[in-house]
Amino acid sequence: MNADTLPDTLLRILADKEAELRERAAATPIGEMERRARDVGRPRDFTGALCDAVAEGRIGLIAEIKKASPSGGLIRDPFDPAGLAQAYEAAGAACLSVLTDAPWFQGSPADLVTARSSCALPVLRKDFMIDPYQVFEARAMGADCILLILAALSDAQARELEEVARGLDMSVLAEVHDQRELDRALGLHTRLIGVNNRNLRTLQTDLATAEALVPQIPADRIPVAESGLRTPEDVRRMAAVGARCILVGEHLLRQPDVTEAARAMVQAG
Ligand SMILES: O=P(O)(O)OC[C@@H](O)[C@@H](O)c1c[nH]c2ccccc12
Repeated sequence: MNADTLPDTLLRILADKEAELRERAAATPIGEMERRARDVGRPRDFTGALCDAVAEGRIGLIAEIKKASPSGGLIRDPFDPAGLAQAYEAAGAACLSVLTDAPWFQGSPADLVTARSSCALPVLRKDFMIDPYQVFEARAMGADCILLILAALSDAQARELEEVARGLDMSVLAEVHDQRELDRALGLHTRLIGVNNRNLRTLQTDLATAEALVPQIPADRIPVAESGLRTPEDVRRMAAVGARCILVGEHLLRQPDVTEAARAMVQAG
């Protein structure tokens, strides 16, 4: 990627990721991490769970578990990944997304392990993937899907990371912000194309981003509208342009009754 054109926050996050990666790989070499990834059992079907929800006429909700974020500050305290996983499952969410990044989102691999073992839902490791090591690490901690942020990756990197995930039978969510990134994402195998409504430079969300890009996604792919969704009306706006799968975090996490809030979104479509 051309570092000159990357938004500042993303650049700083990626620099921290490089350092974290070096540290982790020194503690557990990649060969050992790959062995753990292959030993952990079969992943849950993340893409299938979204397809099933949509086929049954529901919204395919990927419900997010995160304690904090650069744009939202501290979002939920006390933070209980097991309780949240169960609340989301009870609400009819199709999948979970769990932040594992520590410096910027106060997440950890332990949050993913705890959340996944507390429910039967497939889980996305929400982190900044730049190296195959992290894909093995994701599977070893139980993740069923990884996120590829096209803005942070070259085409060669994205292809390499996708190949590793496919070799482990994991799903891949390719995330885009504009037409150029969408065109690049369509060069990948994955059917899951996430359109992030959050502008990486301003950190503001605008549902118009998904409204413009989702109609450009071919019918053999599965569009996922990400970020900034707060109301059932927002969900209907996304469904109206063709995104019946959504990724929602902050709004749900700020509610006292998480199950009730998540159910309202699942049933909005
Ligand atoms: O909390 P929100 O606005 O509902 O957004 C959820 C999710 O889309 C957001 O957390 C996200 C989308 N892409 C990311 C990449 C990295 C970290 C976080 C994200």
